[in-house]
Amino acid sequence: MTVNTQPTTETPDPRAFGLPLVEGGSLPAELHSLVSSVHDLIDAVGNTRADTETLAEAAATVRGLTDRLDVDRRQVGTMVTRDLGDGTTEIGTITNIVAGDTNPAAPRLALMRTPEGMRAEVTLNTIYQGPPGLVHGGWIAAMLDQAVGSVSSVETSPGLTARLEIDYRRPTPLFTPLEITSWVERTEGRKVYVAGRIRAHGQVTAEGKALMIRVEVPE
Ligand SMILES: CCCCCCCC(=O)SCCNC(=O)CCNC(=O)[C@H](O)C(C)(C)COP(=O)(O)OP(=O)(O)OC[C@H]1O[C@@H](n2cnc3c(N)ncnc32)[C@H](O)[C@@H]1OP(=O)(O)O
Repeated sequence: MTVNTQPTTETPDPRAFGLPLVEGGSLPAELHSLVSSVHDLIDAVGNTRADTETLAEAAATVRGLTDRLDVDRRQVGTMVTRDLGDGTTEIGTITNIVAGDTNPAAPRLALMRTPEGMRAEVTLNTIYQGPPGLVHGGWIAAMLDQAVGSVSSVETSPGLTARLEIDYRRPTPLFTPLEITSWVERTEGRKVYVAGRIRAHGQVTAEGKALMIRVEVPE
């Protein structure tokens, strides 16, 4: 079992580095609803066989919506707090491609803290398809990268992935609840050795090991 050695309060405040910080709880329900609707839209677009008239009309509608929304953009690097379910929070980029609250292309992996490390459940649709009916290997790596990066950040301090190794044990199916877990194996100074696993129907489909290098924060 991994022992939580450091509280998240030691995470540097991104505002000290000129990055805006948004409280996750302050994001309006209307934004969550829009993100969710666009997530469904991406899946619908990817799979539609609608006639050309409908396609042209949809493209014009979406273009109009894009113009309407694209008037006031967040700063690149905007960070958001996320509740980890045990009274602690983590901070990540708001459009993180795996876990970002406002990223409609993200599966919005909601990792929660456990006594062993972190855990999430997610079910992926065809947006994430590689081989027929299966999750793309790059997405498997991305989800494991997020899971190990997150546990390293929360249990030690934020860092970057220096090395990531994935073993694909079995095909990872779409439309199936996937359990993703991650934990810290050991730390050596700035080096944090982490690992993670994806299971479908209780069977391991992929395993990852990574080396995270903790970011040095200037005094
Ligand atoms: C909550 C948020 C979760 C986010 C999860 C998502 C995580 C990500 O996607 S991060 C993005 C992808 N990663 C990157 O872009 C990182 C790019 N790489 C870099 O910036 C640098 O190489 C970096 C920061 C990792 C290390 O550079 P630097 O700080 O100069 O450290 P450096 O001195 O080279 O290495 C430190 C130690 O790690 C070792 N090390 C570095 N890279 C490797 C490697 N690939 N393999 C093995 N060992 C390595 C070094 O040998 C050194 O060991 P020792 O201290 O024993 O001599």
